[in-house]
Amino acid sequence: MKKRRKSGPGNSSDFLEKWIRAEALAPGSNPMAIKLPRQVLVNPATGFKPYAGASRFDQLPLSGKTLKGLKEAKYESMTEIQRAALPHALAGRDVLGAAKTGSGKTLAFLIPLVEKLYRLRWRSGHGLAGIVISPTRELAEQIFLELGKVAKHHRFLTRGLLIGGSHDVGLESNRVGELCILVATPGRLLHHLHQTATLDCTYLQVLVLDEADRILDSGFARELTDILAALPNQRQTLLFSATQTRSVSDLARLSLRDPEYLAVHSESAVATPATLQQKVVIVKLHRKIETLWRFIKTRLSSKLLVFLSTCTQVKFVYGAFKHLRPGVPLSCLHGRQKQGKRDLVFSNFNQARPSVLFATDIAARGLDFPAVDWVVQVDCPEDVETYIHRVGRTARNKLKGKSLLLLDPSEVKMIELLRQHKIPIEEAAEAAPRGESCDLSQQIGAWLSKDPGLKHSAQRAFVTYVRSVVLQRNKEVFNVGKLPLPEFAFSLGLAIAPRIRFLGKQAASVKNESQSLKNELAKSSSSSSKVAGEVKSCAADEDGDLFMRLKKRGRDFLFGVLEDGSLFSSCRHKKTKRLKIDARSGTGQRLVFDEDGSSQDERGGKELWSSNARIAERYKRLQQEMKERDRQDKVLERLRLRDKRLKRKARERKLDLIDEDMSEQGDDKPELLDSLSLADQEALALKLLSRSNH
Ligand SMILES: Nc1ncnc2c1ncn2[C@@H]1O[C@H](COP(=O)(O)OP(=O)(O)OP(=O)(O)O)[C@@H](O)[C@H]1O
Repeated sequence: MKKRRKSGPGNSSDFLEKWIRAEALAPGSNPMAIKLPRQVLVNPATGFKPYAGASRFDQLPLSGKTLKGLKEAKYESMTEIQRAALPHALAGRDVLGAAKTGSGKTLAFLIPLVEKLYRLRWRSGHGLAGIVISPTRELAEQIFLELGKVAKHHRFLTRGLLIGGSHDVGLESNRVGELCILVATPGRLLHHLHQTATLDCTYLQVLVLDEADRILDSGFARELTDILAALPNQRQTLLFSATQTRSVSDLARLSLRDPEYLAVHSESAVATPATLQQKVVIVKLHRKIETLWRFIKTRLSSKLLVFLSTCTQVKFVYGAFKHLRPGVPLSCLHGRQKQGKRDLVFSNFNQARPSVLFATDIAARGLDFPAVDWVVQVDCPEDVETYIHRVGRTARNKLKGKSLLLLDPSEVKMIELLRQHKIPIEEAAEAAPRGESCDLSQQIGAWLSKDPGLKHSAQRAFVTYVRSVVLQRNKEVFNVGKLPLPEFAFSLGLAIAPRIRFLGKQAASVKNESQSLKNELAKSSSSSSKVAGEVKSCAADEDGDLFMRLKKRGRDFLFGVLEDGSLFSSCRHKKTKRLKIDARSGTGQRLVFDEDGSSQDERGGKELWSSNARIAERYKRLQQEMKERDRQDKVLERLRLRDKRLKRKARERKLDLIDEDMSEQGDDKPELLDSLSLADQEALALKLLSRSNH
């Protein structure tokens, strides 16, 4: 027969409660300043062992169930923030905890939450006792998983995850009233607070805000105010973040009671993990995509997390790079994806290696992706806090990691700001290849002409990026007027920058960009197609399509740009002759990154092209030539179809005019009718007939 395990005195809730009270350290004192011996002896004055200054979980007044869960998850020694926060939080005090990214803040709030409910003998049906709020769904899921480890053996502490997306709200509503602990995003929590009658928060014991500064900022202001209005003031509140708020108004909203401010790394000389190497490279906006591409290509065995500022940019760069096949698995994570997809990407990236994940700032905070080698910030972060959280996805829990920030020359002020905030960022060698063509934009342009979805995504990426810059608060760093927008559009494979209405003018109309575009086209044509020829003509037609003609050795090259911004190029041969391609000449400057993330011009270095590479390059170029011809046919077909469409529309307009005319003049036959062909007259008759039937 299975023996029932007796719960010893160290396991019982009463015993723990007495132990905590008897050995509670004075408010405001720092547990880190206390050194406990390895073998802690019972304090004769209290009859309990001191726990302030403990370095291992088993030295704390914790239940056997929690200790078992921690041991199974291989958590034995505490991190600094856990050593600092747990003695105060276990004693029931409000805590405002700040510690570097990846330093173990999650356990610093989950353990006191679970233990408090254990000591209160909380059960399902007693009402909701603990709420953990997280700013993003993925982070909420991660916290929920971590809670599962800590509370694994507390079978009475029922818990649930409330996040937007795929989960069934109706099903949640049926069950939410039975739960003791909820991990939630603000919006979904508020939904249930308003809509679910069985959700009773009257006896809430602990409220936790993870990434507290984010939840307290203006983005969640309305939700948080409404949530707080539904919760009792008598509760323990725990706030944690790597970049903590101390704003009096923020804290007043939360009705904190004598909170303990625990900033364990405030004395540290650097604000980011000591194991993190940080580089910044100044590269013009329109060279960023190419720089990123080359960076990825030279890091094919690494795990990379790449940040861009908008969903559409993430979608576009992911889509374009997927077509171009860098040779490493790619994925993307952004707020417009369905929750199921987001979950899949998140869990795949956790396991995948090598891998590249393109993401917006929804992945910037809290997510604990294992062993990310590089965090690359293609777009400048909106502020220093965002930078700290983004780079914090690597170099976690004392592991090594590297980060690379790409800044347009107009954004260099950011380096100063970062250094002022104790961020040791080193400037790497000049990265922008000067005055050279960007083959990549041509290749992307080729895909845009084949894939209308990708083209639309490129246009949206351009517009949303510009809008995000315009909306930035720090105008010293973000100045849309200084950005090379037409060139940026070109780097996305678009030949014409889409209209940006919110700038109050057509930022890159055909007229004002034709010169720079002409230069870009001339550059790209001379480098990639080996036509160092003269630009014969460059003209825009009334539809906004732009054409440029180049001539070299009897061959006509036509470059064109359709009104929607897509680019095409074609080559007409006057006489058939074998195509000779010199694989080595005319290639653009290549940017090579060494292990440290420094870059160097490949031409300045040793010869890297083996003969195999030359052959591969030759085939690639031949393939491109064939694709160009194919594209030319497609363009001609498109123009033909457009002509047909225009003619049809003109005819329909004519029919409508006659139709209106006839309704105004009664049965008198208008003169215009005489000019119609028999087929058109039949069409008109049918139209009138169908109307009279209605
Ligand atoms: N005591 C511990 N012993 C061993 N590993 C730990 C311990 N505490 C936390 N960890 C591990 O450290 C990693 C980072 O922890 P966590 O996600 O809590 O960091 P964080 O400080 O919340 O980071 P961020 O500021 O990015 O949100 C996790 O993988 C976690 O499992």
